[in-house]
Amino acid sequence: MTTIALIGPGAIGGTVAAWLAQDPNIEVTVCARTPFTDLQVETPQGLITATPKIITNPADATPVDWVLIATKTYDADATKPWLDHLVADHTRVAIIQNGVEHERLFAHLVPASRIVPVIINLPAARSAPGRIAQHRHGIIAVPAGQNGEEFATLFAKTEIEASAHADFISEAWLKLTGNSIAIVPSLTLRATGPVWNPDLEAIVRGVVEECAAVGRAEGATISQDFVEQAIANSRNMAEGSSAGSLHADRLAGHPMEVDARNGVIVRLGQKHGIPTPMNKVLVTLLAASGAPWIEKA
Ligand SMILES: NC(=O)C1=CN([C@@H]2O[C@H](COP(=O)(O)OP(=O)(O)OC[C@H]3O[C@@H](n4cnc5c(N)ncnc54)[C@H](OP(=O)(O)O)[C@@H]3O)[C@@H](O)[C@H]2O)C=CC1
Ligand SMILES: CC(C)(CO)C(=O)C(=O)O
Repeated sequence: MTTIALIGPGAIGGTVAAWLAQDPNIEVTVCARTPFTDLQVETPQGLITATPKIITNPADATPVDWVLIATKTYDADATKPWLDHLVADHTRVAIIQNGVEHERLFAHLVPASRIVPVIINLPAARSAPGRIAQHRHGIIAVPAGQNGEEFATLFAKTEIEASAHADFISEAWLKLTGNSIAIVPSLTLRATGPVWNPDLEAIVRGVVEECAAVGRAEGATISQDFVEQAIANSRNMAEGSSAGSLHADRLAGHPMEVDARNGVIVRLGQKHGIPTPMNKVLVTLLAASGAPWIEKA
């Protein structure tokens, strides 16, 4: 029996916990901030339900084989009380979050050799604690190597496609490049498609091209075709559609992961001497909009 503790059973964490709980060889414990009784996830394959052990007090947690963290990036430090009880010498910690700084955000909490950064492509939204809609087939990317490959095998009996990649840095930056555009509709509160014009395209292009340039400087392979497709996706964003979790958080009045998704482009751009004026301007304007703001990632 493999023991897993999932910290942060929101849209992503709840979906992952529910899928893993379908495997009789995996014992899932959910570490929640807000109590709830069970998981119900509407997936592309239909409704899945799970009744894992759900705890809200870190003192009730005991060491496990795997800790999976699916909080927002700005809640990284809030996981420490859980990690203090869940992590033993054999425990590995998978960080299922957007962005490219999984190791940096958790370096002071978990030994680097135990961390598995996880990139997940799985649009999901939570309507209430334990109640989630998974909008599309889930794909997970992790780094090649024993920890990554063993993490991927956890999903063998789920509908989530998990694989290890020798070029994980490109996987992470390709995701961030596609995600980077969401700051535009998050700022305007309008889908980009219906209001598309050359000036808006120039802004979107600036955001994406800056992200790709910084990603390439960080060692990622990002083709111009990928950049053009990301821009085309923004051009085709239909009225009323979602640009993903950053946009959803803005619409819901929740704090946003702006630093992990766009601020990081500015910070790492400075490291490489790459100008990132468009990301800088949009991050500044979003901060000035009065939306709930958390400075750190
Ligand atoms: N939603 C999506 O479509 C996608 C999201 N992602 C990424 O996945 C990550 C998670 O996002 P998402 O699932 O949407 O976020 P949610 O806000 O839906 O879920 C975050 C969860 O973490 C919980 N949490 C926060 N702090 C603690 C704590 N100290 N102890 C226990 N639980 C805690 C929250 O608790 P509470 O219930 O009390 O709020 C919430 O349940 C983000 O990095 C996001 O960018 C990646 C791909 C797609
Ligand atoms: C775009 C999406 C939904 C893809 O998984 C995403 O990563 C996010 O919005 O957080």
